[in-house]
Amino acid sequence: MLDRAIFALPGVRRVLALLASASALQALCIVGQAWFLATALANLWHGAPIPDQTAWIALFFACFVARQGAVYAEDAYLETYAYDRADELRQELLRKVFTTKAQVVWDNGTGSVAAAMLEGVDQVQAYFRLILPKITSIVVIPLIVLAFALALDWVSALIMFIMFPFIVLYMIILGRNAKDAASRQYRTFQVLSNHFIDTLRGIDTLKLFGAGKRHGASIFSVSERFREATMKTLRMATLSSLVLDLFSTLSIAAVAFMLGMRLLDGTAQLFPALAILIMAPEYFKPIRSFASDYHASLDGVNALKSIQRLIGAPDGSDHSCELPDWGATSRMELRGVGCSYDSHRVLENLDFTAEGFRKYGIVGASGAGKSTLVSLLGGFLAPDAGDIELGNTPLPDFKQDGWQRQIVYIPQDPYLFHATLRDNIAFYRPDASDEEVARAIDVVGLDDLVAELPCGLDTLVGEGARALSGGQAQRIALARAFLDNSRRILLFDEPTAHLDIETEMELKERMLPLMEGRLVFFATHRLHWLDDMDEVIVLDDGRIAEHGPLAELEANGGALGRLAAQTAWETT
Ligand SMILES: Nc1ncnc2c1ncn2[C@@H]1O[C@H](COP(=O)(O)OP(=O)(O)OP(=O)(O)O)[C@@H](O)[C@H]1O
Repeated sequence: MLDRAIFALPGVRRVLALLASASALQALCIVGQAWFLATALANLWHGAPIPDQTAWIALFFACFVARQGAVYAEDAYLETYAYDRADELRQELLRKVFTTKAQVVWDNGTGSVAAAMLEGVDQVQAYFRLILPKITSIVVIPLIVLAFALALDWVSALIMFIMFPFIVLYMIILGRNAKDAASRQYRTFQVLSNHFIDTLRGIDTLKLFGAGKRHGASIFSVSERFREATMKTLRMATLSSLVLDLFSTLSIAAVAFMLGMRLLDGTAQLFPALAILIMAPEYFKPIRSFASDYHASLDGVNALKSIQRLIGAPDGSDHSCELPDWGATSRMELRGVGCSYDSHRVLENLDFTAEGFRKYGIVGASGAGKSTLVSLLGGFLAPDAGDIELGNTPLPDFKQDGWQRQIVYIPQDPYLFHATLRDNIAFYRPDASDEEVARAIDVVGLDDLVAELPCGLDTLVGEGARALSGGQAQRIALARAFLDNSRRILLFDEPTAHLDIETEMELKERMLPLMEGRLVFFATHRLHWLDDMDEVIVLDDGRIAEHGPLAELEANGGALGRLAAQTAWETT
């Protein structure tokens, strides 16, 4: 139930000190309540008049009110503290997703990361709120109550003292099993989350191929596994708290029985007996409430572990390298660079140099590693072998802020945010003026689209709004690149793969001028682009098969020639 990470939370020592004070105040109020009520009852038993007991009863109520006040203040303070810590975790996780360029999402699954960020953080918040007061109350309250019980009647105090470790021991044994069950439950929850997101994303494909029913059965079986794991954990949690309740009730009964016997044979007095009888349930209460919240806390522990694992995932570099702006004389060199997905080696021993504002075409058969190379150059992936040098600066990878603020990445399916067309175009330059946006629209040929949209540039596009065609999305991506003239490195990953040849040719005319004065890497299956590239890199199974100007490679009749001869190769 208790994760050591909780002691590393910012300001936790101060919080624990405050909570310990609140627990001490509650314990003193418990003792006060027992003491004053027992005094009043014992006096009445000995025949004192009722009005004479008013002061004791008033003191009893004063203790009651003070105790409730302490609980309320404790809850209110913890609510804010837990909220702030949970908010920080969420921010940190978000930062991690952005700084690792979503690698953490790739590695763990969208559903799992989204579940950690939403439900997981809420569970952690509930966990902080539950666990922190319990840490202090389980130590402070029994100690203070026991000290007063000892002063009143050492026999009862001894019974209370002996029973306590038994309950703790039993709780530890049960806790171990419950912890394993809760970890299994959390893992099935992550699988369910990934499955759910995956289904939502693939819903069109499922419908299209009439596989909805079959997939429904798979959703059912994943949900069933989660239900079974949840029920098992709940069963264990309910049973363990029932048994613990039984233990503590038996302990109270033992104290009451011994007191009753000693009252009967006259070896105990009424006042201490009554006071101890009132205090005994309160002595065991913190450990009972610890047990009853055990299950909810385990959810929080698992969520906290999962979030910390995500936050602690390596991101390959410190991103802090200051890099000069790319210019006509800039140079970068890759030597023996390799890259893997898990243990699957995808790029191997890459050696090449890129200079100034040259244009490099990247070609290769499907699966040769073109997209992986573009991802590597964009800093979305880190190499696991070789050296990279930018000018004279060695870099561990391209995940550098100084590099990334210089690139424009244009993939096959550019992502359109759920925002206005204007905001989507001004993605890299939110401060762009209307004139600049209008010029970018004109250059990439988006005028017709803007004219037909109901609210023009202010029309919402992207998911859940006006859908756009692949060609229109590509034009928006190009407009983004055109608008930010300061970004001198263009990375294209098969940007025209989904477009018909007419649209591609029209876009090509608009794209070529955009490439002037920029370093360009252009991964493509379409040979005609190579005529406009300064050099061609031919990839074959993750290695550079050949590299050089197009005319040279054509004259060699090597890897490029073989690639061109393949039937799937488009030579249009
Ligand atoms: N995220 C990933 N995790 C694991 N393996 C991957 C991942 N992305 C790509 N791969 C694998 O890496 C290899 C190279 O893929 P890549 O997408 O770079 O090739 P490509 O040349 O761009 O292919 P295509 O022309 O079909 O897009 C393939 O074997 C692919 O299965």
